Amino acid sequence: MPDTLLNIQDIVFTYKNGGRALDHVDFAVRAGEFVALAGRNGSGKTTLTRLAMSLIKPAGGSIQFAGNGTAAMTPADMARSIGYVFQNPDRQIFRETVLKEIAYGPEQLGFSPEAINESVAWALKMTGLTELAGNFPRMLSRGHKQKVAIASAIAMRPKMLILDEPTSGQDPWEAQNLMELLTGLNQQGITIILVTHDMELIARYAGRAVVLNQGKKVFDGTPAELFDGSRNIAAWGLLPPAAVALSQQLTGIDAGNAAELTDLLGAAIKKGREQYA
Ligand SMILES: Nc1ncnc2c1ncn2[C@@H]1O[C@H](COP(=O)(O)OP(=O)(O)OP(=O)(O)O)[C@@H](O)[C@H]1O
Repeated sequence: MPDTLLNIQDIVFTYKNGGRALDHVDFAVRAGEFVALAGRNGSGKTTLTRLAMSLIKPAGGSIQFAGNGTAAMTPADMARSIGYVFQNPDRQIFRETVLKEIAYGPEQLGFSPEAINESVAWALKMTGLTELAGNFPRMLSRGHKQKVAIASAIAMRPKMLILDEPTSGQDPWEAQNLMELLTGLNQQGITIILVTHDMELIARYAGRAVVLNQGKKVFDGTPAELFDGSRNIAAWGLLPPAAVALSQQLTGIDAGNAAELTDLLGAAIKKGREQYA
């Protein structure tokens, strides 16, 4: 695949006191994709993303980013290419203003003062945080803190963003807002890997879903294929989104997510009314 950005090949990883966390996993992500990484607790999702960031090194297999092997790369090297957003934004927020927090990464990477200003202004604008630039980040809402973490990551101009459960603990409005932000970043050319347990989000926003189960890759395809009813996804700890489950009960309605179900049901009701009018 010539446009492969992240290429994880035949990876094996075992924690010192634990069992095999990843068992011969292949995971290639092409530039521009929006990939959801799913699976029950302990299936190996975080381990896979930590390997991608060179935070840990595999016992077997190899990882390339943009065609370059990462075996000798440090997390700081990888941070130039991949922005990593932790589940808990408090883990990565340290400075006294939102602006200083976002500027930290570009400063560490040695950007020029002009490039820092430009990147920070762009990241603030993309995340809708411009008006909060002077605020103390730790006092912000969880949703805003998560956006500060995303702004800090994109200010380093990475090709890829990896987000570990970014919507957990957020209300539905904040979660939707965050997903729209990620969609916008993806449209700007940033490749997205989203670790999530939320099947609704996968159905609505991801172009591709990869499922891990007990350290093995068990599915790689579109969300529509994942939820088409032909696989025993319950065995992987997954449930289809409610809208998909409902549409599978309704003859002639084949919806992949809640928005599609709303549209299809609306159209069917309108047609029915017209027929009997
Ligand atoms: N630091 C660690 N030391 C020992 N074992 C670990 C460590 N971190 C994870 N594991 C084990 O490795 C396996 C994979 O864990 P991992 O955190 O990658 O899964 P996950 O899919 O991200 O889970 P979750 O959805 O709960 O975050 C699990 O069996 C877990 O218990």
